[in-house]
Amino acid sequence: MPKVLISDKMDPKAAQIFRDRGVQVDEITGKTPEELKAIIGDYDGLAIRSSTKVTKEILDAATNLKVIGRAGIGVDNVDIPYASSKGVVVMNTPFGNSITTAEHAIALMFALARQLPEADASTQAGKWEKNRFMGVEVTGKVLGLIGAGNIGSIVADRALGLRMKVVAYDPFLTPERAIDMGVEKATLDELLAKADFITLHTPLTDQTRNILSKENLAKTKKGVRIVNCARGGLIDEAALKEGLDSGHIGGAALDVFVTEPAKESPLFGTPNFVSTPHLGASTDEAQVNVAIQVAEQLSDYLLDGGVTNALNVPSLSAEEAPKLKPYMALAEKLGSLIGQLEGDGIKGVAVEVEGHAAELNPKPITAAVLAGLMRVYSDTVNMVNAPFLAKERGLDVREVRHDREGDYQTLVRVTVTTDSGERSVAGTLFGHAQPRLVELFGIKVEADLAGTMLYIVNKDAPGFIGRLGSTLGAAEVNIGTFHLGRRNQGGEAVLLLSVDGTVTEPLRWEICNLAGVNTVKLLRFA
Ligand SMILES: NC(=O)c1ccc[n+]([C@@H]2O[C@H](COP(=O)([O-])OP(=O)(O)OC[C@H]3O[C@@H](n4cnc5c(N)ncnc54)[C@H](O)[C@@H]3O)[C@@H](O)[C@H]2O)c1
Ligand SMILES: O=C(O)[C@H](O)COP(=O)(O)O
Repeated sequence: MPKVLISDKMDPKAAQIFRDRGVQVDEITGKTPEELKAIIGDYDGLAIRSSTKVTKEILDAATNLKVIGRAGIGVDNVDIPYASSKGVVVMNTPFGNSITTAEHAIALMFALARQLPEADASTQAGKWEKNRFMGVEVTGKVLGLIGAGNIGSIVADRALGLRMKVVAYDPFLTPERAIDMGVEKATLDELLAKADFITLHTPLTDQTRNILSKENLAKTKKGVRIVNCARGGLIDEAALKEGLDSGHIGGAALDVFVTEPAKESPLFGTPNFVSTPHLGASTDEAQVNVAIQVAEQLSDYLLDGGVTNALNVPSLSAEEAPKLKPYMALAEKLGSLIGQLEGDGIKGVAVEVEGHAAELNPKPITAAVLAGLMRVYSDTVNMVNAPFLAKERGLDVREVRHDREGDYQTLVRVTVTTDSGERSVAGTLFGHAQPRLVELFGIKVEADLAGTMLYIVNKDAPGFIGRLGSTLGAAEVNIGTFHLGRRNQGGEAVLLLSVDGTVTEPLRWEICNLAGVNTVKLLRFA
């Protein structure tokens, strides 16, 4: 039974779903990195929010970890490249808290427009300062939206409902989508010059870090009010403080900070500054949504291999997964065969599919080929890290889907390019489930690739099989299965034998020295 750790506070529905689906679950929250390191090795899955930092050190200690599920959107607390290199899938729940976060941005915009927190504090202090708090209407004002993705587009929709005009800066926003959303697409400078309110909804990346820098803040309209419910680091906090103090910035509301938890900040206490402790996603509804989604996604992956909302592997629905499973087994065996036979010299890999295989998502099949092939270099390769390792090694990987009728109802062919040319192997599924090799380097040969096998290339000649059988028999090596193919009579022949005993190096040499033998290799399959 797979085991999952929930390491951040999460709605109880997550644990309930894990239990109902047959996944063992522990909820241990608030651990220090050292404490987490000490226990993470026991778990196959990790469910987190934003508090747990999944660093290289944690991943190194997570020797059984297969999947990390973020109950929420931002995954900047996970070292995704390192998780990928370790073969760990990283998933998030990209839509479960978007409405809630958009509503928080709108709430903060109103808090700034009407100075609600300060008015509340003053009233409850018994001051009744009716003349001190003069707000502004949002109707007719320009809202500058930086980032028009899931949350940004919901904010735009709500702002349009409030009769605001929305100007959006997002390099990935197409003119058509801008028209659909009812917003005006703008450059950042245009937005800065026009906006009465600015709201940020981008991830924190090298491009967005300090997108509201001192220089950009200086380009804003005097009195601009700024809301950040996305990520700390999008605004230069020191420059924001200066802008508020000078009065150029009319107000700022931050839900997120460069350093979190933000227990102190020069911004605290500044007039017209409003803050919340990263509450964007904190509603009953959003927390139930993300808890259910993360638990379902992790369970699907750990129990059936279904991949949803993964950030480092192609998606694979729980319905697709069982159909693809035998193909992935076939693809991995073909990759392993050609990797073991061609070794280090591989420069490119082409994965061709035809028949039923061509109707399936090709990405998992390619990833499985690469996993089989790359396992020659490292035992820790799996479908998650294989594509990354292949890229790192500079392998040219191609996928080809054929829309033609072949000899088989379904076929996967793997062709590798080396300095000496191209070599390919092909396989099919027997009874829709059983992987079977059908072609090896242009020779028709049918074989199950399993256990320890001997690959022998020899000259097709009478008596050879007898001599080989005697040699193996004398060494007490039993032949399990025997598969033979040849290019033509008297030409090159290929033998694939599964063997029960141990083929020692001297025995392999003895076979090499049999008359007519060209190549003898020992192969191992899972
Ligand atoms: N405060 C919270 O509790 C809370 C809750 C949920 C999400 N978030 C954060 O909100 C942010 C947005 O989430 P989302 O679901 O809308 O993400 P999303 O991926 O749907 O949208 C992000 C948008 O930013 C745009 N973008 C990327 N680089 C840009 C750049 N250089 N300039 C302008 N736009 C750029 C993208 O094109 C995309 O449209 C994320 O950082 C997420 O972590 C915060
Ligand atoms: O990216 C997110 O989903 C938000 O930052 C929410 O974070 P939280 O789950 O820690 O509230």
